Amino acid sequence: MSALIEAKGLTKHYEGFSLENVNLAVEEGEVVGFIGQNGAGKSTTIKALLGLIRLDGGEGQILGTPSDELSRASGAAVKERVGVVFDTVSLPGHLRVCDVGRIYRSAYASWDAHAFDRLARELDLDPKKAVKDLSRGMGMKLSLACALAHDPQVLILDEATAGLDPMARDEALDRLRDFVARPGRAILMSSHITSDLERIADRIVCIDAGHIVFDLPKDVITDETGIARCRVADFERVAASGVVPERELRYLRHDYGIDVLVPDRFAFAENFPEIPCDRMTIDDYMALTLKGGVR
Ligand SMILES: Nc1ncnc2c1ncn2[C@@H]1O[C@H](COP(=O)(O)OP(=O)(O)OP(=O)(O)O)[C@@H](O)[C@H]1O
Repeated sequence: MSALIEAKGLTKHYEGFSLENVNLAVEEGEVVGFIGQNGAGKSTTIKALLGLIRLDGGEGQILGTPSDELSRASGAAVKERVGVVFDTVSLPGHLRVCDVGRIYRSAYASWDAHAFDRLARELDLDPKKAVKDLSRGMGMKLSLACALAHDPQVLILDEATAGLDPMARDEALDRLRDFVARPGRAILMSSHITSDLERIADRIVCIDAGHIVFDLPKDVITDETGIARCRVADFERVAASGVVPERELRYLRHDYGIDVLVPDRFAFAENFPEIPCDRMTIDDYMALTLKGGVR
C-alpha cells in the first residue's frame, strides 16, 4: 500500500538554503512528527508537498495526487480531503467566526456546517468575534476547526499547536488522536513542542539544513534509547567497552560531564549500573544528533 503523504527526493534551492533530496512517508493510521531547528526546512517541505512552491527536483504526492497537481484546478477534489493548518491565520481580519463558516461552506463540497459550529462551540470561539480580534491561540483553534470541518482524510499541520495554552493543546491533541483513529487517515505535523509529539506521534522525522537526519519510530527514541550521564572517566570506560559500537558513540560535553546516547538503555544499565542512564527525550535526541560529537 502506498503512503498517504510522500516526499521522494524533494529538492528546492533558495539563495543561501537548499532542501536536498528529502524523503519521507506517512502511512495510513500514522502521526508523523516533523522536527528541526529554525530554518531547517520544515515549512519548505510542507509547502512543496502541498504544491505551493515549485520544486527543483524530486516529487511529492498526497492521497496519490502529485504535489504539482494540487495547485491546479484538477487537484481541487483531492484538496477537499486535505486539512491544512499553518501557524498563522490566513483569513481576512474583518470576517467574523460565523462568516468564516459560511465562506468555507461554499468553498468545500464536503463542508459540515454542524461539525464546524460544534467545534467552534467546544473550542470556545465566539461566532460574533472578528478574525483580527482573535488571540493567536484562538486563531489557531479557528484554523483547526476549519481544517477538521471539511472532513479531510489527511491533516498537515505546520506549528499548529504553537499558540495554544496547555489545556487547549491537550484538547487539540485529543481531537487529532480521534481523527487519526478512523480508517484511511494520517497526520503530518511539524512542531517545536516535542512534548506534544512524545504524546501523539508514531514516528519522528528530523531535518537539518535541508537534509533529513533521522526518521525513527518514536518509541525507539523514548523507550529504547537512553542518555547516560557520564563523568569524564566514565566516558572513557564506556567508549572502550564496545557497548556502543565504535564510530557510533554520540556524545555531548557539558560543564558538569558528558551525555552519551545509548541505543539500548536496559543493556547499558546492566553493563554500567553505577552510571545514571535516563530515558531519552526527543529534544535530547535531536541535540545529541545535531550538536553532539561522534567517536
Ligand atoms: N520564499 C523564500 N525565498 C528565499 N528563501 C526562503 C523562502 N522560503 C524559505 N526560505 C528559506 O528557507 C530556509 C528554510 O525555511 P523554512 O521556513 O522551511 O524553515 P523551518 O524549518 O520551517 O523553520 P521554523 O522552525 O523557523 O519555522 C530558511 O533559510 C528560509 O529563509
